[in-house]
Amino acid sequence: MINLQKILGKDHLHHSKLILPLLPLRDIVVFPYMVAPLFVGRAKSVNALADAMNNEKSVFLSIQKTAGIDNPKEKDISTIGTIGTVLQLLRLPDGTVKALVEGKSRGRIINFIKNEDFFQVEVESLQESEVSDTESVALSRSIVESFKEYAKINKSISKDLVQNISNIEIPSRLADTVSAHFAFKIEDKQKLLETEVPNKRLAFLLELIKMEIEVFQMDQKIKVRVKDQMEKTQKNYYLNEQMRAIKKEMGAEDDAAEELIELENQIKRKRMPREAAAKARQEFKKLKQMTPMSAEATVVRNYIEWIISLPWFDRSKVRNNLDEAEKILNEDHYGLEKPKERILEYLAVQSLVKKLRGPILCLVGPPGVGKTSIAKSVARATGRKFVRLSLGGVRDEAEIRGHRRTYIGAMPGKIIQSLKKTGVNNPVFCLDEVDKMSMDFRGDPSAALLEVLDPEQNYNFNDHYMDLDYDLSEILFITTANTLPDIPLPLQDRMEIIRLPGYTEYEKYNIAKDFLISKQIKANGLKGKDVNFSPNSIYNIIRHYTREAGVRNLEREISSICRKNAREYVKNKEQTSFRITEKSISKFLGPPKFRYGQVEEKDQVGIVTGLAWTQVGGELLCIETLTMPGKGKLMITGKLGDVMKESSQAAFSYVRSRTESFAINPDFYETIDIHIHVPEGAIPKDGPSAGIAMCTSIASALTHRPVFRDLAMTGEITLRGRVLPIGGLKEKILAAHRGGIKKVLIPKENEKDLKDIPASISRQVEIVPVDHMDEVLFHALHSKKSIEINPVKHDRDIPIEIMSGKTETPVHSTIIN
Ligand SMILES: Nc1ncnc2c1ncn2[C@@H]1O[C@H](COP(=O)(O)OP(=O)(O)OP(=O)(O)O)[C@@H](O)[C@H]1O
Repeated sequence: MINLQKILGKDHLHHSKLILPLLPLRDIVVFPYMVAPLFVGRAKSVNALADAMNNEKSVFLSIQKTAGIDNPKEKDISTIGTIGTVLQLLRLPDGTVKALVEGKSRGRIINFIKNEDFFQVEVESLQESEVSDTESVALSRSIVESFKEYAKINKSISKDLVQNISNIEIPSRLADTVSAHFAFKIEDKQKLLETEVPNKRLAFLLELIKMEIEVFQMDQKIKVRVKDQMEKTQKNYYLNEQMRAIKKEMGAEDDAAEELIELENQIKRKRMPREAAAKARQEFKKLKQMTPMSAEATVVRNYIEWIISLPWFDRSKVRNNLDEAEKILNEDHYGLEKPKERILEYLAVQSLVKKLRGPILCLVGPPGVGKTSIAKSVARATGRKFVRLSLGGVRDEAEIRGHRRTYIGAMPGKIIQSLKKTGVNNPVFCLDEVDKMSMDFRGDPSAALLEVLDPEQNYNFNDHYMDLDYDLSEILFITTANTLPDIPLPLQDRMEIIRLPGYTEYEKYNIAKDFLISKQIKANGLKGKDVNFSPNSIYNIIRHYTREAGVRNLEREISSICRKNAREYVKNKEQTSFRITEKSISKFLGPPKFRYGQVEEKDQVGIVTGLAWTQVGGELLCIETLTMPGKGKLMITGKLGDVMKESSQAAFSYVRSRTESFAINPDFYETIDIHIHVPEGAIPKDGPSAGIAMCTSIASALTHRPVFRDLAMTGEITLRGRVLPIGGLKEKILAAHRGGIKKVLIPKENEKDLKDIPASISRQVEIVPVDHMDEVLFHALHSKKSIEINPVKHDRDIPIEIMSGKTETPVHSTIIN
């Protein structure tokens, strides 16, 4: 054997050859200057160590290319390895050996020597120069710095080691020593060993260290995070357990658990769409993991309860018997032929096509004409349940569609709430007062309503709170409104409008006789008693105690009479018969509230009765004109809108242009002022349809020819005196009839609307279609001048309360054209 001392000493032979026993390593690379304990079990390896002990303790340490092979061949051993010395050998009781080896220098196998007992190789020692250049110095410094940095974060590295490493001056040696202290991958370590050029080795090492630092840092971060998480979960678990223990002591545990079981059963039992069921189960799973009393659990529980309480598939059996439906509609309501007819058509189509994707019905009319109650009747006629939602004043989209569940106190919208209340998915859903919705920064409720009412979309209505599609297409929607123009156009577009224009006196009488009286008798506990309203008493109430298009006040007055009789009865049980006569009405209801009959006591100069259309039906509108000495000023008062003012100016211009034919002094406007006033000055009025009335009033004032008191008129006027058509004719004529007017002038073009006027009215009121202002004046004015030349004198005689008490509530009185 060659003297190893000689090689490892400072001899400058770079490539000396040695024969050494080989110890194949599985999972460790031993670097020069590194001391490592090895556990050796394989017989050949043990023998190799034994041989080493006999021969200056030298051994060649090289790694197997594949760790798993037990009996490696030559090809399985890496050629580059480390020549080392065995420092210590310890035989363990199980026959294996623990050896402490120290690396000395690199070596390369040049030959495998045949030996049956152990591996033996011929090795050339690769000595390295200890000289350092600038590059290696720089790299060495970086490595020391990086090592220090690593030591800072990895507390297992001792300060002494850091010190030792900083003291190493020879770059190649530094590389080997540092390499030994890192847990690099085995392939990287072997590569470090195999890199013979020191600078290259240093560079590669530096790269590996940097990477290691990064990985280590990341590793630390993850560990901290996991630890935090673990601590939190453990804390929660601990607290929950504690809470449970406390509750158990107090006996609440069982209740909560029972509630959960009940809820789960409900989810299982409830018939609902797959999507809803999945959501309910998923939320239930969450709920189970929550502390039962927590706020969060309440939110989740509420949501689940909403899901299971909705009528997803529950429905009432719909009756499609048209005769039966007609009977019920007639049973509940007098008259209303057109709406009833339309409703029956609607039901007929529905029975044929099963699912009606047709337009929604919209009943438009003044208050108290039975819009809501006819919708209720439809429900009864078809065997559906009835639900009503008033949209008056709704200004927030969320009221229709709900708030998202993320908001505190969130709830589903009113549609879903109402459905839960009815418990079926096919009720008659009455949306009242669609014209009273408003819009503000919280969104536009009418847009949400569009989705509800559109048959193309409403089969998957998505409430924000539920966040599940709900099928609204089984519902029969009926909407109601007082005025058409106030309904947003896109909504109008989706609905079929049915007008309920208001009742005639005769209709009101019949409604009272056949419906309202019996209803109120029952409501006031007088059923079975003999209560009798004479026909004249009913007319008396209608004429002197109500002035309305519908019958709500009439019903209220009847109710008031019944109430008073009930009181009588309670006082004096003997009395069972109550006769209500025309005379006794004032006993119950006080003095008459309204004057019925002639609007004027005598024909007057400058006073004309016009006809207006308002939200509560038609109205009489008094127009007064006075002339006085002045300079041709035209004054217009009575809170008139721009359109109405302009209309009065047009009327004035027309009169001026016709001074000759009216036999008025053509220069009248230079010497007199004209004042047009429309009383009830506090109520805003607008619209062009009072044009001919104002013109007649001016003409009458200027010619001093009185106007017939029992005549009313409506129509727009052009500068040349043509009479243009107006709207709301039926309401206006009903109002004229109510007011005791005998003759009404209407625009010729409105003749086509006369078919809507009940015969009972047209028999009592003469309706005269007119085309031109000349005709109007012909019908309206006396042919002779009034002898009372200056009407101002009579100012005090004019009954100013001509319209007084006309409407008990100051309504927006809009004249439309
Ligand atoms: N044609 C009729 N036959 C029998 N009763 C009627 C008739 N019209 C109205 N009524 C009765 O008048 C009352 C008022 O009707 P309802 O509440 O339906 O009015 P409405 O048109 O919906 O009013 P609003 O626009 O103010 O909601 C109800 O009690 C109703 O039964």
